[in-house]
Amino acid sequence: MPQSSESIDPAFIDPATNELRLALELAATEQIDLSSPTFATTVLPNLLHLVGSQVGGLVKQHRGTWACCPWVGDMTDVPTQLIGDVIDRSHSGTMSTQLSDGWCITAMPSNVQTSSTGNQLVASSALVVRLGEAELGDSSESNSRIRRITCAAELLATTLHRIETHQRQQRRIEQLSAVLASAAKWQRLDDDEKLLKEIADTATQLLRCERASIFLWDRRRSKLIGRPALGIKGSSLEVDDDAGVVGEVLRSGERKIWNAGSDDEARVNRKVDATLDFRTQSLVAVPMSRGQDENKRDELIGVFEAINRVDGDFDEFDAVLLADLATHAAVAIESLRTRRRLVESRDRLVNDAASSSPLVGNHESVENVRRSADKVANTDLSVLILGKNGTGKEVLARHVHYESKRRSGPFVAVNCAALVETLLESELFGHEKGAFTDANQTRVGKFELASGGTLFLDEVGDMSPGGQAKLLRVLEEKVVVRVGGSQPIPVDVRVIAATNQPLEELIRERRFREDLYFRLNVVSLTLPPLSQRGDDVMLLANHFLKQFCYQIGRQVPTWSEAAKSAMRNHPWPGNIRELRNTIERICYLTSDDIIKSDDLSLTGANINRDGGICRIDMPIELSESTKLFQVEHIERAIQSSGGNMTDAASRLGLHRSNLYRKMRQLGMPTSGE
Ligand SMILES: Nc1ncnc2c1ncn2[C@@H]1O[C@H](COP(=O)(O)OP(=O)(O)OP(=O)(O)O)[C@@H](O)[C@H]1O
Repeated sequence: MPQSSESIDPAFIDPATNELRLALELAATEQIDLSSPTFATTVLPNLLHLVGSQVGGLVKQHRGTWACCPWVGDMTDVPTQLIGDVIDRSHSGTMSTQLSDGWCITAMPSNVQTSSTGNQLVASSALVVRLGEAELGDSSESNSRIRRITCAAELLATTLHRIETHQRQQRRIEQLSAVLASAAKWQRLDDDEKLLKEIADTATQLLRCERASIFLWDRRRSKLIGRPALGIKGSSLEVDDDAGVVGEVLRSGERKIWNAGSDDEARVNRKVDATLDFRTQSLVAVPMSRGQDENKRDELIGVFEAINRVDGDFDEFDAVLLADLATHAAVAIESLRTRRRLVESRDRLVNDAASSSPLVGNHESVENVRRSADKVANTDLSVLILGKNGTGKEVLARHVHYESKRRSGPFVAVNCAALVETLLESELFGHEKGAFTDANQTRVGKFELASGGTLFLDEVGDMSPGGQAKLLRVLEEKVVVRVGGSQPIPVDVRVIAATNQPLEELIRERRFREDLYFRLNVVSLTLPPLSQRGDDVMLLANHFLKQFCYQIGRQVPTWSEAAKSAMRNHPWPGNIRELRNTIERICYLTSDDIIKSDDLSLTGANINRDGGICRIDMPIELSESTKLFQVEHIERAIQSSGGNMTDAASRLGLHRSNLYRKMRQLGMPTSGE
């Protein structure tokens, strides 16, 4: 039974259309899109042939004009006005075909647009086919041909749409990988200018445009500052934060696209073009946000803009890509700012720490030591500091640290004499949880703590033989293994050791390992006793005087001549520590504007020394008086052994480590611990 051709899909019954369908399937499989030469040389001629023509092609809108591309045959008399009408009609929802002067024009639905009535396919191009004059006369033949052309246009549109979708997905994948690779690179940059330039260059490449620029928002001045300042040498590009498309983005927080010819000219800020001698043809701009504030609002830091797409207009696809870049760019800019703030505050802290323990002294012997210390500071050579107790070995070690490239790393001091052998290993190398009875937590050792910085091993001559062997191994292998652990942990530490003991003598007596001595003593610095530093006594005294008076908020007193002379003549067996303690007592226990020689002999609250006998003023509780007596007794023992703790301990009939424990119990300072 004959059927009306209106109700049957012509593609189903028409072998030529089926042939066309197959040809387009093939084109889709092989990804032959409009830009492919194969499309112009094979697919299009084949398509025209199947609809009985040799002239025709696709006509597209391009920047307000019509472009025939690709096209086969003669282009004269292409009815561009009519093509525009057909495409415009299809915008209003009616897909249409129109005949005129021997041409058949069919709008090709291509992209999806969202309207108030829902999604609809809209056309931005048309299939234009030249018909023979003779055939146009026969209306039934002409109708079936027109149906075939319409069907070809639809099939072609679907195929191109598929190819385009596939290509867009492909491009999106490539772009996202490129965005991620760039973002990783941005995170490593630590220079503002370089980072912003790199971000702009990446956007230029990925969006195939002439320029890209980041406008950072200066809220206070209501300005946007263009970085990099497009073509402006030595100055910056500033625009009002409500001007042009960039201003629109800031106000709305949404991405915006502007293309010359199809969008309102008044939206563009042509003043910037005039300043830069540049012509903006197309533009896409997106907000840059550092994240959301507590009210879940985006905190805008600026706008990212790309200008003049090289091959056509910007579309939503470009806007999405730029928004991706903007997200990563905002993170990179913010994290660089945060890193810079952290580095600045770290540097401030390091400078404060460095200036809190200056190496005071102008005496030639001190100058020599300072010169040598400065010379070795920037090497990683091991340094051994020699000198009597209280001569400033730790101060010198800190000086070397703060003069070295490790100054922003940690400075960790360990008093080896205060550690009994069983504790030494865990203290220096750390321990794992459960390594021994009291090991309730994993503990990081001093070597790990000092990684990237300096480890100061004070009183190294007092280290036990077992401790010496373990220390030597770590110094040689540069790895530590925590007690109870098995994992070697690499450590990057510069070791500075100090002792008041004659190490060479200890080596002869087999109390100190020679190999460890050579490891530690790559460079040795010897600090002279205070009694050999001439005028440095008063220099140091005045330094401490200012320091303590500042701390307690008192006016700095002056010296009486008698007091000065007593200071200069005193032998200072306890060296600079003794001097410091003396000045501390003066500051706390006197109130006169002038320091008299009598003031120098003050020793402590409630205690008066009287020919070596302690007299404790009443009233005071028995337990307190016992404590004060012990403090005084230990102080005297240390002083009379010239600060040598081992000696002081034996005078008191104690083991050295017990002496330290007792001192801690009494609240006495245990230097360098
Ligand atoms: N050159 C110096 N300038 C300023 N202060 C100093 C100087 N030398 C030492 N001091 C101060 O003297 C005290 C003792 O210094 P330090 O602890 O460095 O001496 P040490 O030789 O390491 O002592 P010990 O042998 O007992 O460990 C500290 O309070 C320190 O600040």
